[in-house]
Amino acid sequence: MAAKLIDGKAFAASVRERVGEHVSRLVKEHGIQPGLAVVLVGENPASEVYVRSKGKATKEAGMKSVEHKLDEKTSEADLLSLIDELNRDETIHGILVQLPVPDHIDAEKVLAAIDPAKDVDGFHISNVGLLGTGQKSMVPCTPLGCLMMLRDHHGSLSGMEAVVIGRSNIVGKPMAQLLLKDSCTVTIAHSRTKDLPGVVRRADIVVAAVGRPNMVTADWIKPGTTVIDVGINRIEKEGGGTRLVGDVDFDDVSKVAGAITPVPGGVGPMTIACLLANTVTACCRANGLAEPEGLTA
Ligand SMILES: Nc1nc2c(c(=O)[nH]1)N[C@@H](CN(C=O)c1ccc(C(=O)N[C@@H](CCC(=O)O)C(=O)O)cc1)CN2
Repeated sequence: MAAKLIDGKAFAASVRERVGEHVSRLVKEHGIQPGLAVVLVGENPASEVYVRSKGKATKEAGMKSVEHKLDEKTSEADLLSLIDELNRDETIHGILVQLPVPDHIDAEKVLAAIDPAKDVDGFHISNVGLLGTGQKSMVPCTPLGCLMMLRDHHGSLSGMEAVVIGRSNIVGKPMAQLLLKDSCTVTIAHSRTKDLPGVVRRADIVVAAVGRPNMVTADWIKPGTTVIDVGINRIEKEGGGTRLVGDVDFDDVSKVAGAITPVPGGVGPMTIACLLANTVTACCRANGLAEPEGLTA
């Protein structure tokens, strides 16, 4: 393997430690404890695991953690009234509704109901607009985690050619905006892009976020490129059982890339670490205090 491994698990642990230190200072010096409320509707097993991990990590960082687990059949109106209650709760600085929500609930409407200042997922249209115009906003956790790893690896990203594969609202588009803000030349590629491998081969930085197992292979990658794999795909193992793989064929691409994130243990752990970072940022902003350095975009 030629590529350097970017260890997201270790990096996430260091982010969580820095968040914890900032929380201690907020409590000691200002008597303020950041609070995060996570809302889960229904019984999606993967979502239940993520919500449990978020609650545990929030408490470990010294923050207040509130979990609302609502029945699968909860009405949209009841969910909206819970969000309204959380918007008005002064002990809560961050609100997150775990996605996906059941089909009878309009996710867009729910996200629009969250106070943008408490929108630690960065999915509210106000935050999308602020990020898109290069202004201070709440930034979606997964792209923020990717950006932190890229800055840590490269220092400045200025002038680098970046290709983001995938155009989702929660990863692809905000990732492209963040790279642009750091002065990369950015291409958003997707399933209809002509000569996708050729486009990806131009990149110094590749962020793969398409949800197609092992799609990116070594012949798509310019030697020395940094490859960030956002994909989390569960596939059948030969001989039974399942395993997680990314959108990048790790073993193949590792032979040519300069640096690469693994799956699991890459971007995933950074998502939760950045949620904690965003909660502290939201708490500082709400109280007119200095934001934690190195934990925002
Ligand atoms: N409201 C939100 N909903 C969802 C988000 C989000 O950011 N906000 N993202 C995903 C799920 N997610 C967090 O919510 C998440 C996914 C994966 C991981 C992670 O650490 N993955 C591990 C592997 C885990 C495993 O073994 O299954 C890894 O990559 O190492 C953390 C958080 C959708 N919903």
